[in-house]
Parts: sequence; structure tokens; C-alpha cells
Amino acid sequence: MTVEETETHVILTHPKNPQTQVSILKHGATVLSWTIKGKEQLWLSTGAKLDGSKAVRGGIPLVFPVFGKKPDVEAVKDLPQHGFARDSPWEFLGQTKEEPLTVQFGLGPENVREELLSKWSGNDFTLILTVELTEESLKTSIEIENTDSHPWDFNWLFHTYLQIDDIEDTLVSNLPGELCYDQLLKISYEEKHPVVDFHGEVDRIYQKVSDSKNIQVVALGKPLHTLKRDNLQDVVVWNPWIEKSKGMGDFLPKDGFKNMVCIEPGHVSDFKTLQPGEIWRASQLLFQDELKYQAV
Ligand SMILES: O=P(O)(O)OC[C@H]1O[C@H](O)[C@H](O)[C@@H](O)[C@@H]1O
Repeated sequence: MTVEETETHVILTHPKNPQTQVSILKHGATVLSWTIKGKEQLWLSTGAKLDGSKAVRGGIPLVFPVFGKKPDVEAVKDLPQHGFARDSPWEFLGQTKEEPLTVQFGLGPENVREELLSKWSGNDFTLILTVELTEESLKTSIEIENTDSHPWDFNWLFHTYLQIDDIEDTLVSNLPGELCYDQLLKISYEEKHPVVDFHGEVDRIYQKVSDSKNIQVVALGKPLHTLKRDNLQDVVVWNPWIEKSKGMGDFLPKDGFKNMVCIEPGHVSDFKTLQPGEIWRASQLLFQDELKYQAV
């Protein structure tokens, strides 16, 4: 069966290879697992809550309408970190295509807990997530519609946790020359290193990175993951390392930081304003490619 729905999950199985699958939790419309011929591409904490009690630690959580906490921004100051989309029950809208295998999920105010919705001045909105699986790629696309009578601002981000073998053998390429806001140092700087490598916690927002720059996660010279963005100007690179991992109750195993890196495409370095009736579209494509340095 290429699309299987249970009460809590939707599972896509590629017709040409039953070991190529994607599993999506309806809570948060969170992609939990994506395998290519049986090889897991995403990292999921063994402590992740999958019962709808909180956002999932791992996979591809969805960040909307705010990235992080913004206590000094009136419209979003009371929202929890990363907003409410990742911690709300989305509606499975069904399969929309056979080739590529495609399904959709929807979120509206009716799906969001009142105590959260009221913290965003109760704006009216519709989110449609589209998930497309091919033999060698996974594409997640979002459509955000302002169904209200007034404009409102938002952030969007795919909080993608990628599986890697060893963080100390891993680097992220094609970011030299890009402006970055370092969330740890709380300063901005131009990336001068030929690659981003990891010897401690890394938490950086690379800003307004051209969509023409594909971001690659490379280990020992081999490209493990390639990310192609469409209309997602910013790229967050995050690894919690030892101390931050210890501080997250649902981050297990505690040395799991060695096997994951978050490459998070989004629109987070400023707020996007949506006019009544306007629809904003963006997507991330994760696929296998050969090594392609576009900037060193
Ligand atoms: O723990 P969460 O709310 O899921 O946030 C996890 C992480 O998300 C992003 O990567 C931010 O840049 C980090 O600062 C934050 O720690």
C-alpha cells in the first residue's frame, strides 16, 4: 500500500522500493522518518513524545508563526518558542498525486488550542503542508494563506534534524561569505570559514542566502545530504552538543548530538507580512547529490 493512514500516522511507501518510506505524525504534521532503500535520513530522539503531548524532538517539526521566542514583538511575545504549528493536530487531507507520491495536511485556527491561538491575536489563517516522496528525495512544501481581514506577520521554518554518523567528521558547506547571526555569541558576522564544522554547540542563523546555494552536509568528503530551498531565505545550523543536550528532557540518548545536525531552512531573520487573501509558498527539497562546492 503506497499510502497508509492510521489514527495518528500517515505512511508513504515508494511503489518501486518498499524500503523507501516516509512516516508522518498527524500531531504537528511532523515527518518522523524518511528512509531511502532502508537507510534512515532523519534523526529522531528516542525520548521524543509521539502522543501529541508536546512537539516532537526530531524529524521535521514545523515552526510557525514565530521562530524562537520574541518577547519584544507585540504580536508574538506571548507565544511559546517556535509557535504552535508543531504542537497542534493537523488534518490529513489525503493523497494528491501518484508520481511523485504526494500527500497533504492542513491546519487552521480550529485545530489550535484556544490558549495558544489567543496568544497570536487570533488571526485567521490556513496552512497546507505538501509531502512528496521519490526514490531519492523528499520535498516538503508549505502554503500559508491569510484568510483574515487584516494583514499579519509571520516566520516559517522547517526544523529538519538530519541523521549523520559522527558530528566531528561532519561539515556543512556553501555558507562562506554569508551573513550569520550567532545565537550563542549574540553577534552578527560574515562567515569566513570554508565550511561549518562542529567542536561545540553551534546555533547560527545564516541570513538571506540565495536559493541558488544548495547546502550540503558532508562527512569524510562524502555528501550525506543536499538541501535545495525555494523561497526560504534563511538557514539555521544547530547542534546542541553536550550541555544543551543534557538540558532537554526529550533529547535522548544524551550523546545523540553526535548523530544529528539541524539544517533548518526558513524565513526567520525578519517577519514576512501577509495581506488579506495573500498566499505565501516555500519548499525544501532534500536529496542525494555529488559534492558541489559553490563557495569556499
Ligand atoms: O528546543 P526547541 O524549542 O525545539 O528549540 C531547539 C532549537 O531550535 C533552533 O535550532 C534554535 O536555533 C535553537 O536555539 C533551539 O535550541
